[in-house]
Amino acid sequence: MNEIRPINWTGSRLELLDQTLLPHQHVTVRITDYRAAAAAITEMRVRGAPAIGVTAGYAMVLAAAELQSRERDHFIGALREAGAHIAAARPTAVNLGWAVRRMMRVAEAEPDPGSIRPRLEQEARRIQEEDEAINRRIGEHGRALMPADGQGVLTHCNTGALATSAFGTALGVIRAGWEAGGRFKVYNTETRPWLQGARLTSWEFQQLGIPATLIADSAAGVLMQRGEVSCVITGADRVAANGDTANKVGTYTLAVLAHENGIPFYIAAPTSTVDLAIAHGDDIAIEERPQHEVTGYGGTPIAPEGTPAYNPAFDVTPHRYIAGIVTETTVCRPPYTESLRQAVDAA
Ligand SMILES: CSC[C@@H](O)[C@@H](O)C(=O)COP(=O)(O)O
Repeated sequence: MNEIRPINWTGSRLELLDQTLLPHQHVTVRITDYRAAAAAITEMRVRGAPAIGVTAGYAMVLAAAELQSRERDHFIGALREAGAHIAAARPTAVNLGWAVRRMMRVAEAEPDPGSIRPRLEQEARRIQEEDEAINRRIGEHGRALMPADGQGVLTHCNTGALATSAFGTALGVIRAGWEAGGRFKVYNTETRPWLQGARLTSWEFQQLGIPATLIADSAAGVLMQRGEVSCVITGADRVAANGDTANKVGTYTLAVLAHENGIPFYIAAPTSTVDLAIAHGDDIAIEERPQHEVTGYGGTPIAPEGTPAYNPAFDVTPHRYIAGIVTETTVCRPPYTESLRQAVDAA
C-alpha cells in the first residue's frame, strides 16, 4: 500500500489533496501564495490539527518568497503580519499558531535576510518530517490500549494520514494495533455535519485493509449498550494544561456515553497539541462554521430553506472523562496537570 500523504512541497509550490472532494474525486490543489494556503485551511481543503500546522509552515515559506526583496526589519515585520493572517485561518487547533510561532523564531534568529527563506523551507520540511515520526511513536505507545481480538474500538472524525503529514494519531493507534496483529473490530462515526468519518476515515481504513464499520453519530449509544465497544479513541485540536480537550464536535457526547457505559475513553495527540498556556477547556476558542454545512450537504439543501442552524465545529471534553492521553513521549494519565507537563518536557 502507498502511504497517504495529503501535503506535498515541491520546492516552490504547496500541493494539497483536496479533502472537500474525497473520497470520490482525487484533486490536487496547487498553491503558490500564502493567502491561498490560509484560505485552503479555512475552507478545509486541508484539515486536522497536525496537517494545518504543517500547511502553516509552508505558507510561511510562500510568504517569505513573496517578501524576499525587502530590508530585514521590514521583512520580519511583513512576515509577522503574514503569520498573523495564516494563524487566523481557524481558531481552535493550537498547531496552527504553534507552527507560525516556530517559523517566526527561525526567521528572527537569521541575521542575513537572503537566508531567511531557505532556512524557513528547511524548518517547514522538518515540521512535516517530525510529524510523521511523532505519529508513529504515538502509535507505538497507544497500541497496547487497543481491545482484545473480537472486541470493538470506536473512533470519531478523521485522525488518519489525511489529518496529519502521514500515519495519523488516533487512527494511527488503531493502525499500529492492527499491524501488531490485533484483530479487534473497528467502528467509526460518520461525523456530521462535514462527514470526516464517512468520507475520509472510511476511505483510509479501506486503503489500509482494516475492516471498519461506519455508524451514524447517533448510533454510538446503542452500540455501547450492546457491549460492542471496549474503548473509544479520538484525536485532539487543543489539550489544556488540566487535560480538558477540544476535538471535533460530538467527542464530548462520546466521552459521556463511554463514561455511562464504563468504557475507557482515550485521546491521541502530539505534544504540539498540548497548550500549557491554557489552564482549562473553558478558555479554548471554539470555531463556529457556516450554517449551510448543517442545513445542506455538498450544495444540496436538506432542511427547509430559511432554517437557522448552529454549527460549532468542536466541543470540549472535561478531563474527568479521559482515561489517558497518548502522546509521542508517553501515555499521560490523571492528574494531567503533572503528566502533560512531563510529556511536553520530554518531547
Ligand atoms: C489528528 S487530527 C485531530 C483533530 O484535528 C481531529 O480529530 C479533528 O477534530 C479535525 O477537525 P477538522 O474540523 O476536520 O479539522
